[in-house]
Amino acid sequence: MRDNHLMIWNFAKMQGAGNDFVVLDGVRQSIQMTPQRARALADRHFGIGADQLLLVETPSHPEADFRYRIFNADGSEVEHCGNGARCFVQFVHEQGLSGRNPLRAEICTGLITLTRSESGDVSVEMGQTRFEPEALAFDVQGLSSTPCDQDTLWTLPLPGHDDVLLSLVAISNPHAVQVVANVDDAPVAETGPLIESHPRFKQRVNAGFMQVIDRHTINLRVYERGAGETLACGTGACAAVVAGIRRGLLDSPVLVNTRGGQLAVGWDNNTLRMSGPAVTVFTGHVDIDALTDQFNIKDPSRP
Ligand SMILES: N[C@@H](CCC[C@H](N)C(=O)O)C(=O)O
Repeated sequence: MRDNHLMIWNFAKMQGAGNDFVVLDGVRQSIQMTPQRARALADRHFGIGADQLLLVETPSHPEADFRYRIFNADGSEVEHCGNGARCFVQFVHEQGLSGRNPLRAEICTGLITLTRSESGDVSVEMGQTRFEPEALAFDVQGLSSTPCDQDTLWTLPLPGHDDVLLSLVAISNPHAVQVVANVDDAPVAETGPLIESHPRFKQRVNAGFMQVIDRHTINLRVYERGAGETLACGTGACAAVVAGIRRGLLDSPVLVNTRGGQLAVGWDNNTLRMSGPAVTVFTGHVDIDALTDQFNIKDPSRP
């Protein structure tokens, strides 16, 4: 039994290139996020609806302005979120949490730097990139691989489908990127979930489908780990551009066309930058316990 004390959380609903977020201020509010609460908030029928939840907290790192945590719609906490990082900065600015520009945010793998421009667009230095299979908890035992310029392509068999040739990129979070002839015909809904949850990816993976238009332009769709296909994925855009450059197909900077908008990605001297929009759609408040309870009652199939 719960007591009668209401637990009201203020939030902002935001989007960056159509990748949408519930953003919560955990600096001025006491927020205990759980997987169950994250799923209830993100649910598009019984909750507010979002691809991810973003939680802004007081940092533990002495050089950071904030700690920035990310939860997928399925409740899993993850390492990074590019579109979310831009929304996080816009949120901090609009809520008056800090006037600093650039800002430094602590994510679970280190610090990232974020700069807001006059136009409201935000540019993010995305942090470290890694390519070795261990960085993605990818089991390569017995799998075949082919060198491709600076990259290595891994051949992944998929039940009932053709094998796929994947570039592995970790932008703190894991991405498997394949080149397709046309994103509009790509089997994102069919093979995306098979790649995302393939047993060789021990922590699952974000599956990118990239169409190269020219050396500075790609079209991209991403089947996101823990969220399904989203209208845009910022770390996915970065992973695709880095993979394309390593495969000898692209040169920095690259314009990434997603179904929800355009992102610009540059990768020079090992510094990875992404910029794009960050927009508040509305603000509101929610009784988190009531929301979670009705979510559980109305959708008992959920754990
Ligand atoms: N939408 C994001 C990525 C969110 C996390 C991802 N689904 C994961 O599980 O790693 C982005 O804009 O980068």
